[in-house]
Amino acid sequence: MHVHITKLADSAARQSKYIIGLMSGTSLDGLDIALCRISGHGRATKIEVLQFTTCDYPKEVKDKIRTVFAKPHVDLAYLTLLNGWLGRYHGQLVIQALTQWQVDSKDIDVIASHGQTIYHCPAHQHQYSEFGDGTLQIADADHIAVTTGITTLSDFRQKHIAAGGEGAPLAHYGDYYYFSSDSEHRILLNMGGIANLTWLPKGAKFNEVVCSDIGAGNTIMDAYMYRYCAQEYDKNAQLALQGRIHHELLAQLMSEPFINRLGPKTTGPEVFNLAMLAKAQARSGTCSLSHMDVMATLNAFSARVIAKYINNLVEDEPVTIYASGGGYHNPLLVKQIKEALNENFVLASSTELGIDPDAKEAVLFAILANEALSGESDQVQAAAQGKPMVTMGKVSFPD
Ligand SMILES: Nc1ncnc2c1ncn2[C@@H]1O[C@H](COP(=O)(O)OP(=O)(O)OP(=O)(O)O)[C@@H](O)[C@H]1O
Ligand SMILES: CC(=O)N[C@H]1[C@@H]2OC[C@@H](O2)[C@@H](O)[C@@H]1O[C@H](C)C(=O)O
Repeated sequence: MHVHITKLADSAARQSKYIIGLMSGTSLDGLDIALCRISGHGRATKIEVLQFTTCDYPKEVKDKIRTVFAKPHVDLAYLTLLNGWLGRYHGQLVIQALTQWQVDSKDIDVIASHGQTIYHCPAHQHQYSEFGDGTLQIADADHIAVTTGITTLSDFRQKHIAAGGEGAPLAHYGDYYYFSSDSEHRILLNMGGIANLTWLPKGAKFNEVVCSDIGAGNTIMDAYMYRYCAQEYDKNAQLALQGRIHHELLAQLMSEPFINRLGPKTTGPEVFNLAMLAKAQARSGTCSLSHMDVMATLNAFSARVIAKYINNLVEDEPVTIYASGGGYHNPLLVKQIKEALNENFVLASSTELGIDPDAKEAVLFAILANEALSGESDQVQAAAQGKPMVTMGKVSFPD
């Protein structure tokens, strides 16, 4: 047997594993690296996040990704080259983090790499009726494995699509395994570029969990700040706080068909972008609105869409919402969500469940890798419509 297969089998059999989760999300802000010690599997999963860092992308890296990100037409040579380059770059960032943490790469069982989503294309979002759902993540894991010397699991979304899902949100799995409770109704709300949530009624089985994208989190706000204000994002909502919500523009934004589509559903910056905003501005006659009023309106848009989705999930029962993602640092967004939520919801942070809100998505991929190695195959029988119970992740060996 190949030595790497033996090593992987040893890791899989071990009660406790060291797994590095890597996430580079739709905000293109950087690479999240979470070093986790994970034991058990399924609902018995236990996690300690031993180290966490976000390696901010320098401008030239963001620009490289932006060249191909969420665009219907790209230079294929550029995309092909970026795929391997970004894998090697992620690998170097992992080595840098391990050096800083004084952790030997030999002690790591596997890396779980999400990669960089370049295009997300569920069937409802494209016009090619002969194809179903599709999604593309780059930063090839063979390059990560060779650069780091660590076996790497990657490309988690394709198996989900192959087995009948939309390729997202994969939070369904980790949120159910790690965060579900028999005594409390919970919602795990992630406010990244795109906002998504997992609704975990107390004592729910996998099939009773609802996990869905909601709509724009920060993505349109970030794109607007980058294009018109030469900033990456509206830090602490400084600009939005100075503006006024334009209600006609807000109503036009709220009329985007995805928002009124029944969940579970997935989307991306392919829909929630500056072109969508421009159309809504044209329809509402608000093309010359000031930057601060546009930002105030976009902030209200994200908050209302999130609160509307949550309010429709359950009426009277008390529910605690555990928030994560960069949007949780946006005070205006959080304030407006709180104001728009029905009284039965309490908004807290995922910190209260032991996970740093910025680390949560990287940890989710570490959990998926743990399941791929040590999950139980009889769970495969428990498939839910559109939420296949399959192992996800492809294996790349370092040599
Ligand atoms: N202090 C802050 N004030 C306002 N917004 C903030 C602040 N800190 C972070 N953000 C927002 O959070 C974003 C990053 O969020 P995050 O890293 O969760 O997104 P992501 O993981 O890339 O997205 P996704 O989950 O959709 O893939 C930033 O681009 C910014 O919009
Ligand atoms: C295709 C893709 O990368 N989707 C991301 C994105 O970012 C948030 C939302 O849109 C979610 O559906 C997903 O990520 C999380 C980690 C998920 O799959 O659960």
